[in-house]
Parts: sequence; C-alpha cells; structure tokens
Amino acid sequence: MSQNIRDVIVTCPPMLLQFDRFVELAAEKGIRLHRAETTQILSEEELMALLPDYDGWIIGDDPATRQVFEAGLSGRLRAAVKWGIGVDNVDFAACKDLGIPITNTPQMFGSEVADVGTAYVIALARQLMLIDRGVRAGQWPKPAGISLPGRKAGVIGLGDIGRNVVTRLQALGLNVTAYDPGVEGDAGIAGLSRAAWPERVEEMDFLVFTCALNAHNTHMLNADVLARCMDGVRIVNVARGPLIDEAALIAALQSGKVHSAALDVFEVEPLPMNSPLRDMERCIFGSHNGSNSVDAVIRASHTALDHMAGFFDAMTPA
Ligand SMILES: O=CC(=O)O
Repeated sequence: MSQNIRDVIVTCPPMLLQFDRFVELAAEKGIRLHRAETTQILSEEELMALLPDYDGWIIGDDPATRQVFEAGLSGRLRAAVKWGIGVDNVDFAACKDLGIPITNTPQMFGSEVADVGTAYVIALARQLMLIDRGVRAGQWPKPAGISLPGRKAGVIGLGDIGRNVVTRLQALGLNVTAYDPGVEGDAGIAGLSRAAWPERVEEMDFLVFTCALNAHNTHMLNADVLARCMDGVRIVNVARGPLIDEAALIAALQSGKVHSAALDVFEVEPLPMNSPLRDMERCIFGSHNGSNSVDAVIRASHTALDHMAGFFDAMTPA
C-alpha cells in the first residue's frame, strides 16, 4: 500500500450519490476521498480551479480536456480514472502526453444499461409512456401496441452493453442484427445476424444504439439514414446523444417516419429546457442514468479506487 495519503476528488454523480460508503474503503487504500460540491457536470473553468489541489481525479461526464489536465498538473494532479465505460469526454491523448496515468472502468454495468435499453424497447412497443401520461391526466387511453416476437431489431454496438441487449431482445423473440465494425462474426451469440451500417435499416422495427461515440460516428443516424428506415421505426439510444442528429429525429417524429423514440442520452446534457424534443409526445426520456443501480455503482467505484491506488503505488518508491 502507498505510504503517503493521497487526496482524490470525485466528480462522478453516481459515485457522489453513494459517497459515504466509499470513504472508508478509499482510506484503506491510502486515499482521502473528497466530493465535488455538486452532482451537476462541472465546466472546464470550474475543473481548472478545482483539480490542482488534488493528487487524483475520479472523472464523471465532465469535460476532461487537455487544458483541464494541464491545469491539474500545474498543481498536484498526477492520476485519473474515468468512472464508467464511455471515454468520449476525456482527452486520453493529452494524459499520455502529460504523463498522467489514466484508465476507465469497462464492463462494470453492461447488464444494467442493457436492462434500460430493453425496457425502452418494450415501452415503445406498447406505448407505455402514452398510457402513463393519459391515466395521470384522468383519461383511460388504450393505444394498440405491437407484439415483439418476429420483429426485427438492429443493435448498433457489440460491446458489453450491446451483447447484453442482443440476448435480451432474442429472449423476447426478436430477430436481431448487429452493427459493429470492430467485432467479427456472431460474437458467440447464436442466431445473431450481422450487417455493415446502414445496410438493411429498412428492415428494422427497432434501432437500439449501444455503441461508444468516436470521431467517425457522430450523427450516424441522420436525415439520409432515417429516410431509408422503415416507416414507423422505433428508436432507442442508451449510448451517447451525438450518435443521433436530434434535429433530423425531430423532423422524422413529426412526419411519422419515426413512430417513437426512447432517449437516455442527448446531444446536450442535461436536456435544455428549450429543446424541441420536449414537445415530442411519443418519446420517453431518461437522464443518462442507465448504469445507475446501487450494485453497479458499488462495483464500478471499487474498481475505480483500485485503479487509482494502483497508480499511486506505482509512483511510490519501494
Ligand atoms: O454513460 C456512462 C458511461 O459511459 O460510463
């Protein structure tokens, strides 16, 4: 164990919400854990003011940019862990250049996010959001849904989350096609068909986004692809907002091309008050909360602390 006590700041909301349970565990690893004052996403300016006072940073969805790391390094910051899977908000190249060791916590909540994605598929199939809203408003609505067995779903991304979505949808009787240029074959999943995006989108009753955001897939669901989709396609996104061109999605919802959408993530988060998406009736919205089960947060936070302690141990002369 490290001889020196290191001060580590946490800015990741799910870990902040269960913060007290991690303080003692961190102390056993030679880490004094500190919490950000808010669970809101911090700005670059706020991070640049905060980080120089800490040896380590457990990152949430904050803008972890080069200048933020540089500011931290000008003070005490020497190590970082991105809590969670997605690293699109973190400049890993800058960390490498600056000599700040960094990692993320992959495979910590593939099943939890997949549960939310699958729940959204069922909710869109049976229009549960319209029924809920109607009953609250004193109505007794009975919209006709669609049955799932025999329907087709395209799952975009065959990582941990995507594979869990595929097997859940197959268990519900859907025929699933997966899109992921980084994974070959059936990924060990019987009955899975494969295609290269956006081949065969016209066949899909559902499109479920589970992939990482990278330099090449921003707006992969755009007006052109939507035009090729089946009339009445249902869209689920539990991955990253910028994968979908929201303006194009809104137009497609308005025209009826897209039947409905369930979005846990948005181009701008939190979803701005003036976003036209808020007026879309046949939508369900989440708060980028797919990973947030008590169990998954404990798992990912333990891993983040282990990684952090490992970085500090490696810096401590034997
Ligand atoms: O969205 C959450 C994550 O990428 O960990």
